[in-house]
Amino acid sequence: MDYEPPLLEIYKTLLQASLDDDDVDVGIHTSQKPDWCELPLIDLSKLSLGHHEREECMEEMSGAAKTWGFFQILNHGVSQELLQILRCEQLEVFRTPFAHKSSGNFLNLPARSYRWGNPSATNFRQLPWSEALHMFLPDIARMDYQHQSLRSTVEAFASVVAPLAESLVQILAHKVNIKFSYFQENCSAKTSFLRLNRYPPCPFSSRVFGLLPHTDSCLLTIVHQDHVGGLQLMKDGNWIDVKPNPHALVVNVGDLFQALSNGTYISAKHRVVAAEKVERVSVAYFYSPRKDSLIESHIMPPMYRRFTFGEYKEQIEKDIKETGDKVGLSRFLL
Ligand SMILES: O=C(O)CCC(=O)C(=O)O
Ligand SMILES: [Fe+2]
Repeated sequence: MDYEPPLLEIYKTLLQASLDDDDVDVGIHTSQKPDWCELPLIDLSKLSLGHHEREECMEEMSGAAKTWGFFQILNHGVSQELLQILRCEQLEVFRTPFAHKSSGNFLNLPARSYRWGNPSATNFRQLPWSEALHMFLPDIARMDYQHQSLRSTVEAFASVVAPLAESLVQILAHKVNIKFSYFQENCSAKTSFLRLNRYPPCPFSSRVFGLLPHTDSCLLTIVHQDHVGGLQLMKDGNWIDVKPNPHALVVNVGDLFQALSNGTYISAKHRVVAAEKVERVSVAYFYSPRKDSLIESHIMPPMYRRFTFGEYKEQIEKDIKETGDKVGLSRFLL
């Protein structure tokens, strides 16, 4: 299969180099959780009903952002048909030979749009069993003509998900007294990006992750995962499965919204567990500000020192290089 990235080879090399006991199962798979752990499922159609329903829906959203950092939404405006077509397009584009995908200008997108594994992994447990295509929204239009149907599908998805993210942010901001004008001034179609993820079947699914535990470095993320499942989030110290719901989109708070809300909203850790026999795809939209945007909470006393998004990204890169870990917001605690 010439389209698979050489994850197996890298895994073997890292395994040989590793001093760890290679037979240790790192406890990636958690047992089934009881029903009360179900992630909040919020019906956005309530927003266009009466005042009471609208208020209730907004309250559910901010409640979930405070206690989970995650929630699912229904009646979000992205059609089932579009999500299905996108899944097929995604599967197809990742079937391109690896040599071509990794050539540097795949699809006529900027270099580093196609990513796989982890170039700085020193241990097989730091090797995410996945590949991805990152696209800033204006780059979608650059996609070459051979991939016209992928381009129009991704464009259609972006055109619905971008205003959806804005309206969710508007509600969450309102609930913690952050002016929506902040987001209007600092975020645009040029600053947010999409990621198409693919997780190949993984013969070592108890030892490596599809995607390593992380928090998102943006303001807000909207994800659609397919029927395979594997997304897990951290709640009160436990990993909880986000059961796939074909009708729902998953929304999570990013680091920057945690900082802006002075820790009221939680940027929860999450990860993807790899599946042994089947491939999985997901699409994520990261609502992000400009690099020079100032991230500062007006809630007193502030937990974090003010910083720019650019500064945050630089710090993350530095920490990853030096410690192998993103570290993230705790670096900016006062
Ligand atoms: O694949 C998923 O379900 C989650 C993806 C994710 O967390 C990310 O791309 O940051
Ligand atoms: Fe994520």
